[in-house]
Amino acid sequence: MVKAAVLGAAGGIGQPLSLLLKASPLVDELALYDVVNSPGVAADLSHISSPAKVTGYLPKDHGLRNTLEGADVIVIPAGIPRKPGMTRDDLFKINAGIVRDLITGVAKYCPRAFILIISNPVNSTVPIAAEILKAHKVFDPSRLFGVTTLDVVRASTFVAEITGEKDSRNIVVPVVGGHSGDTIVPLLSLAKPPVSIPEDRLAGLVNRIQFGGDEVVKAKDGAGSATLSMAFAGFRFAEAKGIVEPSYIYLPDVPGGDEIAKAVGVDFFAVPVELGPNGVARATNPLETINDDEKKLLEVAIKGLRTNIDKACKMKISLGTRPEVDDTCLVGGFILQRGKAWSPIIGGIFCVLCPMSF
Ligand SMILES: NC(=O)c1ccc[n+]([C@@H]2O[C@H](COP(=O)([O-])OP(=O)(O)OC[C@H]3O[C@@H](n4cnc5c(N)ncnc54)[C@H](O)[C@@H]3O)[C@@H](O)[C@H]2O)c1
Ligand SMILES: O=C(O)C[C@H](O)C(=O)O
Repeated sequence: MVKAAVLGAAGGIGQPLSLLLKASPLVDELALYDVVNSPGVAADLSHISSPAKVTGYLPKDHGLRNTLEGADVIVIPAGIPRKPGMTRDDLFKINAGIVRDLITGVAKYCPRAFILIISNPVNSTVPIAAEILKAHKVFDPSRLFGVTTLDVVRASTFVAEITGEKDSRNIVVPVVGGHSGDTIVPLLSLAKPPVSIPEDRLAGLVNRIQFGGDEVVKAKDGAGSATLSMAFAGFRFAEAKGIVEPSYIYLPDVPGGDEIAKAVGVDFFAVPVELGPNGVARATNPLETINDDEKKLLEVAIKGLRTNIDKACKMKISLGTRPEVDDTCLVGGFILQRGKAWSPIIGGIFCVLCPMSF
């Protein structure tokens, strides 16, 4: 029996992601949580003729606890998206608090679940999650993932547009680093099968992969950021077998990770990860054979990542952790969380579900 939970299930990503999970034969139970409309989304999905039993919860009546108890996989796309002119880092102030509070719930109610964080800025929200889990003494780095799959999907798509490959799924480009602008490092030299990009198009291609999110934000013109492609990224994972996919993880304590962490000088970093029934089976190191241009991209990425990770750790200290997260209210369109004590979520979901079904 596999229970999946989506936190932020009524949103632009949450809804298509929940649809894909409901359609997946790997899911037996699907719990949807949001501060608005999750019972409605659950009722809608529950009419689909697939086996998964769907429930929807709001914060009232211990909704978060009911969502999380017994969950094996938690996908978190809760939080605000960008508008034109914003960076992902501009989302930090609001989304850091949302992720912190939801992860506090995960730590209390389902500490052994796989946690897939989509909420931006991923470079910072994942370290925040790790800190919260550590504070509750339940941190398992092989079970916490920042979802960077969309970068991998974009890399395949954009490369195929140049090479003329009809089916972009046939092109696999490892994308490492983080998930924002120049912290995203596509390793085109390691594409499988090898690809030949004309010299005069290379810089433009790298830039498009790094800033693909901005392309969608601009086109949506104030109505949010990528949602459907994010859900597609998860679905592609669902169909993958023998999974090795990049994900943003805490490296030092996973097999193969310590050496990479030492080489890059940051603890959180996206690398191709072998996934097994217990999460990260091995972090693989593609950096030894990269070319000089990619080494330069990597240097820039590491600088940016260091700033994002440091900010997350400092913010955690000033925000602190909250033991109770069920009591939530909506104020002025933003979410304010109200607790008993202020002591201080398609892309990747399936990559965790698949190995669980082995
Ligand atoms: N990792 C990636 O590749 C990637 C890709 C696209 C978007 N994103 C990020 O995903 C997040 C969501 O994007 P979206 O387009 O779905 O936004 P959205 O505004 O459409 O949906 C977000 C949902 O989260 C809910 N929410 C807010 N606070 C909550 C809380 N405390 N508990 C539960 N639910 C809560 C909202 O009610 C809303 O339904 C954004 O931060 C966006 O930047 C990440
Ligand atoms: O660009 C964004 O803000 C959303 C997401 O991170 C993306 O890469 O599309």
